Amino acid sequence: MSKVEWYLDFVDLDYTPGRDELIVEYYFEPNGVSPEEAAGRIASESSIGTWTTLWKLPDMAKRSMAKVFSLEKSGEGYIAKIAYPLTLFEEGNLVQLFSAIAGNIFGMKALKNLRLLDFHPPYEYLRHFKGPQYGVKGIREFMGIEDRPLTATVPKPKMGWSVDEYAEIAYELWSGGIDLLKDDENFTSFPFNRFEERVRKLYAVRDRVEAETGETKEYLINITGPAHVMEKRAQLVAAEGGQYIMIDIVVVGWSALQYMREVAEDLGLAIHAHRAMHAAFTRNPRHGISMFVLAKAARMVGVDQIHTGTAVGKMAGDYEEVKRINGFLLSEWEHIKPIFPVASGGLHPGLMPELIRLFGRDLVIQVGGGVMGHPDGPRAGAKALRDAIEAAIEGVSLEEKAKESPELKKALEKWGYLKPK
Ligand SMILES: O=C(O)[C@@](O)(COP(=O)(O)O)[C@H](O)[C@H](O)COP(=O)(O)O
Ligand SMILES: [Mg+2]
Repeated sequence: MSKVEWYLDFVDLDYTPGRDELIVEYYFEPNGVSPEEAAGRIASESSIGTWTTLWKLPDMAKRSMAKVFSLEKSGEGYIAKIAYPLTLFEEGNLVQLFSAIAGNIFGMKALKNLRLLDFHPPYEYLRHFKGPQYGVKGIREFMGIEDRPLTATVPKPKMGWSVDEYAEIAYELWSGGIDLLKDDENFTSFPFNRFEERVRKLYAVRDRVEAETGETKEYLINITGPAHVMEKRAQLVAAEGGQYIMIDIVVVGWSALQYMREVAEDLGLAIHAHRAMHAAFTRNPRHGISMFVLAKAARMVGVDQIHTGTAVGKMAGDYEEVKRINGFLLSEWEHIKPIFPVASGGLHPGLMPELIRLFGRDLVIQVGGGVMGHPDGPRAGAKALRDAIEAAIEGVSLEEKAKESPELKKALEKWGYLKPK
């Protein structure tokens, strides 16, 4: 009787991958098959194979077979390393890459759990991606901020302000010391606050505050929407002299993000990447796609800063995970510039010393409720945040700094060193 299955043809634990192969690391738990059989399925179904032997294999398919070259026990499951020939991948098409290495395999009966942990593109693949336009260095240059963290604030609540109210709050926040005003992830354009009117009014306020303070101010304006709408909004921002666009990169998808990276290049705009919806697939340590993969792919496409977590605030993500992601984003990677990690979620002045001790100064620190919840309002909240960061950098205690900053004193009275859950 002829052979029915060929999954084990994709397993060779003596194989040494070539320099021109893309390596992927998966965690998996087999479901009723051997670990080799399960790993073979991952390699087969994410490259050229299927459940049964085939009439004929063209040469290109044979040359494009992925190979499991390492298999190790890990907790309740296994970690497999798989080598993928580059013949499998279209140059510069990240969407297609994810269709392969993050596609059907998550739905296979033979796997109880599967998690994409990391991928290692060789230079021959990486060279087709531009990476960020600005990155850490470019952003520090256009913001005129040499080594302290950048501050950002969302004028909470998430929505409900009219454009004029929003502009007034922006004036207070920027004047109080915030560098970047930020829209919330679900705040785009509504009858009570239209994007077009907001663009016109907010950049006028920005220019006024820059003239009054001598500091550069910017706006992480949320353009998230259908691709053609995002393009139009980016053009409006550029026309008004904006320097940044914000995109909820997970919900728009890699296709729209790759498209907007080109648009941003033409318009000279930096991209702030919000990751709303990421936790739907990054949070379960035994299944899904790691935040490390998401951040790596986003850097490759070319966002200039991306949310990565705080370890001390309200969102999930422990210190080890955040530290590893931030370390990678700030490291050298061929021609792909280092980008800013964004720490956000449940932060307030009391947490600044610990946050900066844990993650350093190359950070964008977004504090929404921790500024907008200040008893004396947005400007005082902004000042308290800047003073807390200054104290952390100077190495003085917040109590000491609060002696010269009534705003910080009030913030400490309200939140102390609380770690929100
Ligand atoms: O809506 C919010 O919750 C925030 O605006 C934070 O507000 P607060 O400063 O008021 O908490 C951010 O969207 C989250 O930080 C996103 O999570 P992450 O950064 O983990 O992607
Ligand atoms: Mg938000």
